Amino acid sequence: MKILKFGGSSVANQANIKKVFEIIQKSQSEGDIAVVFSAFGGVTEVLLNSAAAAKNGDKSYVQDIKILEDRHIELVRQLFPINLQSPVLTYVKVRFNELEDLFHGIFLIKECSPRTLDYVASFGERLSAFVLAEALKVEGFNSKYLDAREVVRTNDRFGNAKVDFPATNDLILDYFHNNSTIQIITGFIGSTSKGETTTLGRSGSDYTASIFASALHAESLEIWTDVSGVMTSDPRLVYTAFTIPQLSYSEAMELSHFGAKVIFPSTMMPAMKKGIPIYIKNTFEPSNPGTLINGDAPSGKLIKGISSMSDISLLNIQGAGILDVIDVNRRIFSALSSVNINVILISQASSEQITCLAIKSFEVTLAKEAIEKEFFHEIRNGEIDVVHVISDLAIVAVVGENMKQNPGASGRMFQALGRNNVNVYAIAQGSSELNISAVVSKSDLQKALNALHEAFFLSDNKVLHVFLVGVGLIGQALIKMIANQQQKLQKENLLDIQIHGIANSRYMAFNEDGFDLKNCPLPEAAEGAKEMDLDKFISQMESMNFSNSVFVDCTASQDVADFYERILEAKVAIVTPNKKANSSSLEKYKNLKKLAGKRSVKFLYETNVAAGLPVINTLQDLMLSGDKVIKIEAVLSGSMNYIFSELEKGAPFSEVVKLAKEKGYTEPDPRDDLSGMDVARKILILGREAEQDLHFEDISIQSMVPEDCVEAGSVDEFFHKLMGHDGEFANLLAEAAERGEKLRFMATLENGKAKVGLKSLDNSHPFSTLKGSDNMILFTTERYHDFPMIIRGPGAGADVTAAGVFADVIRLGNYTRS
Ligand SMILES: NC(=O)C1=CN([C@@H]2O[C@H](COP(=O)(O)OP(=O)(O)OC[C@H]3O[C@@H](n4cnc5c(N)ncnc54)[C@H](OP(=O)(O)O)[C@@H]3O)[C@@H](O)[C@H]2O)C=CC1
Ligand SMILES: N[C@@H](CC=O)C(=O)O
Repeated sequence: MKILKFGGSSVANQANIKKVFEIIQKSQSEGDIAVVFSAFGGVTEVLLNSAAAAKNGDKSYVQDIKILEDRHIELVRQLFPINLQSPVLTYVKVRFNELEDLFHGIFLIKECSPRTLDYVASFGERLSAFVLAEALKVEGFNSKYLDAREVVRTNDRFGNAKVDFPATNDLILDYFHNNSTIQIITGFIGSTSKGETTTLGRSGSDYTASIFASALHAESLEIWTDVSGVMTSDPRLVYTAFTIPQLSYSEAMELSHFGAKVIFPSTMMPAMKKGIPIYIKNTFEPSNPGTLINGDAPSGKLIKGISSMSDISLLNIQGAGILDVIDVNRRIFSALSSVNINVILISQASSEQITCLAIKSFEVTLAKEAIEKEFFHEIRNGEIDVVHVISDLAIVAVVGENMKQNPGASGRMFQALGRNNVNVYAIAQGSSELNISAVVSKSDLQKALNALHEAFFLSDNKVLHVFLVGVGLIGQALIKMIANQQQKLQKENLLDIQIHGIANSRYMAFNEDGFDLKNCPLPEAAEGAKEMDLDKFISQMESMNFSNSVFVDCTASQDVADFYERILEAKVAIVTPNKKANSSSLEKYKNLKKLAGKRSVKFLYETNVAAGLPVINTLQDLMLSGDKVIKIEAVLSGSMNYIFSELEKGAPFSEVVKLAKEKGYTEPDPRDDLSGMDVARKILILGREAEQDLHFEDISIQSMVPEDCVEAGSVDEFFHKLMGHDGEFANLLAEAAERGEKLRFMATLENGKAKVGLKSLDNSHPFSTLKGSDNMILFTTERYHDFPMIIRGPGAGADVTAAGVFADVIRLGNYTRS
């Protein structure tokens, strides 16, 4: 015998009921079955609300009950051929007449006792089970309606009645003896020995099914619902959650205690005591195996699931004199029990000076009052401080039998939370090692769940959540690159890069699920685009609160760089080609590095110097391995090298500068390049990376921007004015050529002093061979003393720069793997 139970959503309408009948058909062809039904979806709620309305003298119940009656009548019309409708319609009408009288009585006396309320609620299951039993007959099943009140015997604790198992088991066995029909049983209800109707509390229909499974020694119990089993975490908060194939009874109970709503712990008890396997299956996807709950805990992952509970408050009872107070914990618990408050989690320091309790937030005021009343004298004498409340919290719990005797679970849990900047307020783990719970801020709940889910289930698989400011040349090239590589990275590198925020100087837009990168809009064209406000952009990024968030700055803006401290403080990594932060004050440069270290978050800027060439990483490796930089000589500007090498072909200076801009080599304002400022920033950054305390003032800079061009109000005006100087630059070039030399814009750093400017170089000089946007960096160090280390290649342009930024982002994926 198998017991099948279908919840309200499974029988909410005719289409769903059709699916339920197909499942019953299949199960029945495999062996004996009995079926438990809940009320049609939403019916119990209407009944209870209507009773409350009637009690309050609100006549709206009349209309609501009429709608309910019409819904039942309509279902009968849909399920039965016209000639077979009459007896079923009569049953329905009689029940609603009774209900009408009942509600009228409640309305008149303005009273509705728990006993009456149970009777009212019972109509839901009585109607659904009767109609469905009759409808199954029409479909050719040998079905029979069973009002569970006949066999489920309970005490008279109305609303949450306790089952008298010996009596109930006898009655069920007796009823089923020699009964070959398919029993269609009302869930949720029972009756006292005096024949009063009772209900079995929360998830009562599951409980009914479990009671019958136990009494009949069923081979299995199937709970059919609208989800495919118990998930590894709440799928509304963790998009990567998946169905757990198998759980032990204890694991299922722990998970459901902390919020997995699929099954309610106490309903499992009768089946569990008999070792009956419970399947959680999806009515709307019957082929999905769902979750099997039984006595086994197969080995595999360290944990089975992560559940959570929000709207939690902590009550801290502490005080220097608490050790002298006798019987503290018993008194706390009896004070709370006297006001019916359930403690969800308790944590006590071994010093015994603090006891910390987690309870539902709506009960916190009452709980505080009860405890303060209990310890009135101790508080007055200063032995106990005033009870301290922390609100707006949530609990996350990792659950799994494999944690027993298996070190590492708590380490992995708290490492994942810490790495994602999730503060933990309290911790609890029982000696059963089945559950480790942590109390966190409610605003961190989603991030905490995702971080834990990734750490325990997807530790080979990482999601990086990118927020991109600056969608110009480099930003757009980066989006395209990520879009082209997204699938490959997911598949082969188990790295999923999603962009959730995009902005330029004018607009910003967000997408919780991540933008479709193949068709990623510009910020101004994105759905829900808003006027750009950096502070709000960062606040939104913080409030989306993803684990592994990355802020990518593809602007050249100082304003954006000024937010880096706040971003790192929020434990969001930064990747940027923008040189402004690292080339500002030495103090800021050092502080950013320190902050990143302190918050264990990465700040990566390989593209600050020579675009995608591996310059910064190489220099950092040299320094980490104990080398010392003696001298740096370099061509660090792709645009300047392009300009002076192209000039050799005879084109006018202003035209070549324009071409350099069109090719994407220059800064947004090319004067940043021509003035030597961009190169100065780069040599400054290299000096600092070489552990030299270099300031901007230590650099002598030769500018190539003619005086009148400095004043130009716009880039267009600058180009216009620059044409007037083409002759001067042609002369410079001709003079160098006469000497058999070439012009290159160079930077050198030696003895703590840097120089940036135009040099006329012998044709045999390595820099004279540079073409196009090439950069070349020569590091003379203690180890590379006789022959310098040389890095050479294109040092500007959209693709090489975006690729460098992309590589930093990918690097982050590797750093964040646990
Ligand atoms: N080009 C190259 O070869 C290399 C460039 N880099 C660096 O890359 C960065 C980007 O360069 P590039 O893409 O060429 O520049 P672009 O001018 O093409 O793009 C800059 C982007 O930043 C946006 N922006 C500017 N100020 C702000 C602000 N305050 N808030 C938000 N967004 C802002 C702009 O918005 P809007 O469109 O509204 O103005 C635009 O979207 C620069 O720091 C540059 O030095 C580094 C190495 C090589
Ligand atoms: N404008 C820069 C590009 C990157 O920093 C250059 O010309 O090298």
